[in-house]
Amino acid sequence: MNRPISQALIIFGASGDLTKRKLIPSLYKLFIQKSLPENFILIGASRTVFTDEQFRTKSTEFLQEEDQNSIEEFKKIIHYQPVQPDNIEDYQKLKGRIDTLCEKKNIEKNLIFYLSTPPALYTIIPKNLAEVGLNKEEGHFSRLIVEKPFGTDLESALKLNQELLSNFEEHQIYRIDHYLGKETVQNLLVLRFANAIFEPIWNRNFIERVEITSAESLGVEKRGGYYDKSGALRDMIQNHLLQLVGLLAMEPPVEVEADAIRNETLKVFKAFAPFTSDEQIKNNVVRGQYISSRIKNEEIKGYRQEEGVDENSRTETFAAIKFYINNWRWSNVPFYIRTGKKLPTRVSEMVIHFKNSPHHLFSGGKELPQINNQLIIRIQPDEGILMKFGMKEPGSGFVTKPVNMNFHYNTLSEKELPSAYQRLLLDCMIGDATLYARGDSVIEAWKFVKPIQEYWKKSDAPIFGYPAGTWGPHEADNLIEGDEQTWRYPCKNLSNDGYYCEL
Ligand SMILES: NC(=O)C1=CN([C@@H]2O[C@H](COP(=O)(O)OP(=O)(O)OC[C@H]3O[C@@H](n4cnc5c(N)ncnc54)[C@H](OP(=O)(O)O)[C@@H]3O)[C@@H](O)[C@H]2O)C=CC1
Ligand SMILES: O=C1O[C@H](COP(=O)(O)O)[C@@H](O)[C@H](O)[C@H]1O
Repeated sequence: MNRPISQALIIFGASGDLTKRKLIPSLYKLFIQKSLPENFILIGASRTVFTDEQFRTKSTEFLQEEDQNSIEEFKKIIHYQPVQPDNIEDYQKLKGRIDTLCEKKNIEKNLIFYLSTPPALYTIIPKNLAEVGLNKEEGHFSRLIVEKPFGTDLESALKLNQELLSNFEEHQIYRIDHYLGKETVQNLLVLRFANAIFEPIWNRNFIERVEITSAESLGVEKRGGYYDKSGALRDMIQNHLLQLVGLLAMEPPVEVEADAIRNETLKVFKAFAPFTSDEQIKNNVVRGQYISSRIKNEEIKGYRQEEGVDENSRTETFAAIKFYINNWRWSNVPFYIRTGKKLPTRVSEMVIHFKNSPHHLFSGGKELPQINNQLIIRIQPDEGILMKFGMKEPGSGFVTKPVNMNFHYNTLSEKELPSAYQRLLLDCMIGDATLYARGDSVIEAWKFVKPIQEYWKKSDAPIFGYPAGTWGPHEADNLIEGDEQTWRYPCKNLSNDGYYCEL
């Protein structure tokens, strides 16, 4: 692949956690793979005063394990400029610094500004960049990457969108959703649209239900303060999980191009059947919060005992939703999505449950459970695709048994899978917004979760406790229609699927 053209990346919030843990390590990987532009600089910007050298040392702390010579080379592209977000003079100085460095290092003035700050600064920084003319440069590009969360509800997201659009144009704005940068998520497009066998059965005639799980074994760790104001619905569902639904359910795009794909996912969001009453929400949406438990003789804290969390908190650490997509392809196919913290393992996967065969040929007249074909797209860990189907057990008669056809992504290539941030940073550098969320789809996703947010504010809206290390409240199991049906529990299939239970 060609390297991106010459440019500078300016990271606001550069002294923070995301820069150190995700952005710098991803840029380093791109650097050693020679994927960064040949003429490239990185400028860190935040309030703390650092010299270039101090910032180089601090920001590369996470790279200790890596080759020291490469790190020294990498450090040469790193610079730092202190900026108070609300001080316009600091933006003039930043502009001057960009000019000087670009001239000295022969860098084209193509600029990417990465907002890795607390969200309260997502409007003031772009406004001040525009004020000093850094939002456009004749003959060059100026792009803005906006981190999550994109608003906290429909109204704040609309406002943020409007404010961003008054300083930058939509094509300049890259709203990051790191789930879209995950390899297996992108592979979903290839699976669906490069293989002629799937598309004919990818609809209500053959699919009984769709299930998407994103489970985490970790709790809120050091982010209790942030998480307690957010909860699973905002933190994971409104963005990551609904974006996955968009890719899984969309119509074939006419080409692999950002707007061609994002136009199709938008249509899916617009077709979500809205919740129109509290009763509907109560019956189709379950929220839970982990409570203390004992696992292998170890006492596990409950959510309300976590640092930064209100001791009477009603914030959900688990959420599961059953909903429908009102369009020709998906009419009457239930979609089930769930996510939670302190579940038994870390796994994200999409499960397509196909309908049973119309005639029970091998049941010998008995009422035997049918083989339910499943296609499982594993996003993480052990990225891959698993197909479950029925086979005959050896011996007399026709005794059927579910078996697996299991493809592991790591067998495809010797290459290490790029991290989501690596992929997304590089995409922005080449101007490809396909894997970034577009403003209109973010707004549609907020519209869908809005009635749930409002219902949960009511004091009688239920929240169920679940012991840390279990699969969430039992009430979530009751969402799935059909007596014999449950969510897929990867841990139960330890030997078949190779998942490891961490708790
Ligand atoms: N950390 C993570 O794993 C993830 C983070 N995100 C998102 O990325 C963004 C950055 O996250 P993270 O690095 O954790 O954030 P931090 O809280 O670490 O903040 C980043 C930097 O912003 C500056 N800052 C903090 N508060 C203020 C303030 N009130 N006014 C001006 N500057 C301030 C600080 O630098 P200084 O004091 O030097 O100005 C700080 O180092 C957030 O929006 C977060 O939601 C998204 C996914 C994961
Ligand atoms: O955006 C977020 O995602 C992480 C989970 O990401 P993953 O790539 O590890 O699956 C989640 O822990 C965090 O709360 C949320 O803000």
